[in-house]
Amino acid sequence: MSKITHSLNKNSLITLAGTVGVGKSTLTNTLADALGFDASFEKVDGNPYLEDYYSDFKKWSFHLQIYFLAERYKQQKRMHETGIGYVQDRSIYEDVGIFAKLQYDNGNMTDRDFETYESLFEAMVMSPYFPKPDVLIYIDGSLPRIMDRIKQRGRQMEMNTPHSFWEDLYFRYANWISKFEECPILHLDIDSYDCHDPESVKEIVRSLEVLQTDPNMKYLKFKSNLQRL
Ligand SMILES: Nc1ncnc2c1ncn2[C@@H]1O[C@H](COP(=O)(O)OP(=O)(O)O)[C@@H](O)[C@H]1O
Ligand SMILES: Nc1ncnc2c1ncn2[C@H]1C[C@H](O)[C@@H](COP(=O)(O)O)O1
Repeated sequence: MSKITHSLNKNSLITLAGTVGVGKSTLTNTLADALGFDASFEKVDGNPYLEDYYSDFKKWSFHLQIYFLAERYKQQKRMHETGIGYVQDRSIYEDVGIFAKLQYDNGNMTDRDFETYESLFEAMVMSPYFPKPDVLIYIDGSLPRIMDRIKQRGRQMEMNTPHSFWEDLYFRYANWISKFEECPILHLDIDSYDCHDPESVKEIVRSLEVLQTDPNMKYLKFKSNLQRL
């Protein structure tokens, strides 16, 4: 994707949120290229707990959450120190508000572990390394379409995970975003944009500009020109 002229602040933080497989990493790459920002990813390869976690949630949930929190802290510190614009693949709010909570609610994290995890999270977000994003892009779509993408990507550990887990995650996301108030939201449906179409990416960038410049604008549901016709 070639660069797009835009008026976003040079040190903006645009964070992508959405359930597993919905298309965050793909859009992170596209937008970072288009905006001339750096992309910051959640690393899956090399995660020492992820496969074990998918095979035994009860045994590994706490370990995995602590690992993700530590990685996120390092990621945020790096971003803060460079002082440039970033597109970030997934927010810390999802770790605690969705993933850790899901496992706690399902009996896979004890009260003690969940409280320890939450207090670590609270201490971290109070540090200067955790500015609120300028805009959170929430990617959404139908569960069957998202399941197709998980299958198409082909991470074995995810494909072996029961459908009920993905369903639980999916509905938790819908509930979480309806209450999210940390920063303005751009709500994208996977059928409303095309990462390979420069016009579509331009329209997303224009929506980001609106959300960054208008202090009254807290939520925008993205509609492309194609949808408006
Ligand atoms: N806009 C898109 N159109 C078609 N396929 C997509 C699109 N975005 C992502 N995909 C595909 O869906 C799968 C999951 O995408 P990915 O970006 O890895 O999701 P996430 O980071 O949210 O888990 C990948 O196989 C990717 O190629
Ligand atoms: N905080 C998390 N807890 C459990 N699992 C998590 C967490 N953050 C990410 N994950 C998992 C979900 C996926 O299997 C991979 C990567 O997520 P993706 O949405 O594909 O970027 O890690």
